[in-house]
Amino acid sequence: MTLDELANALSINKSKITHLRRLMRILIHSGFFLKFAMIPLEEGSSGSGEGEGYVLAPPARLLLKDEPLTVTPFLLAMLDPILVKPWHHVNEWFSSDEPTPFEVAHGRTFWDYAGHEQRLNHFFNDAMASDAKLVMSVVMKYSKDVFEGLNSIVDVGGGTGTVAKTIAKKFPNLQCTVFDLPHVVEGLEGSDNLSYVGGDFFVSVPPADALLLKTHLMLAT
Ligand SMILES: C[S@@+](CC[C@H](N)C(=O)[O-])C[C@H]1O[C@@H](n2cnc3c(N)ncnc32)[C@H](O)[C@@H]1O
Repeated sequence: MTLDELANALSINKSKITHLRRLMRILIHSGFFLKFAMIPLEEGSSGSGEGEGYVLAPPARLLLKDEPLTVTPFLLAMLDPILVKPWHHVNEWFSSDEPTPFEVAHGRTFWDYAGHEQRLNHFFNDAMASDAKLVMSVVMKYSKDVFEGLNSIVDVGGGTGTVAKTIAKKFPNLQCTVFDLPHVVEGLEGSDNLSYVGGDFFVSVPPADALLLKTHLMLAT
């Protein structure tokens, strides 16, 4: 696609074409696009971009909304003002005893905030699900045998169940449980070999074990 075609497709104001070309140079330099010569540059040409075309670089396809393994929800979450604000408080956080920059910025933990703010709850769960879908496509391709012979698994902090759903589908005899905070699993329906349990592992699990389970850990029996 040439610069003009891109400008037309994006309804860019004519006065901003030069800025669009500069933006494309940054995006090429960052690996999102590749540049190619549409027509040979004429002798004496300024090289200002008239003869250039752009094509999406292969990794950037993961940012297309309709790609099956898109991680756009993850990117949008990371760029949401709620999650950007803590970066403006890192300095303050380093000199305080607050556990996270998020708590400095918002005055409560991330999980507490998500439990009271539906928009954050949804976009964060969607972000985690898109990331998990990409990861599981690789796990199932190269390492699915780690699940062979298991009777049951619990995905602690398993979000809306993308990981467990993938495993449950491939292994119909494996009982899968997703354990997560009540506001995350509320309203989700399981299947024959998949169930959701809402709770707080700091309350439901003895403290020593909770430490071990703190981050996305799978228990297998
Ligand atoms: C990084 S996310 C992992 C998401 C998940 N692996 C997925 O594929 O969607 C961490 C998860 O831990 C959950 N979590 C955080 N604190 C928790 C707690 N005290 N008890 C249970 N789950 C908790 C969050 O709600 C979130 O879904």
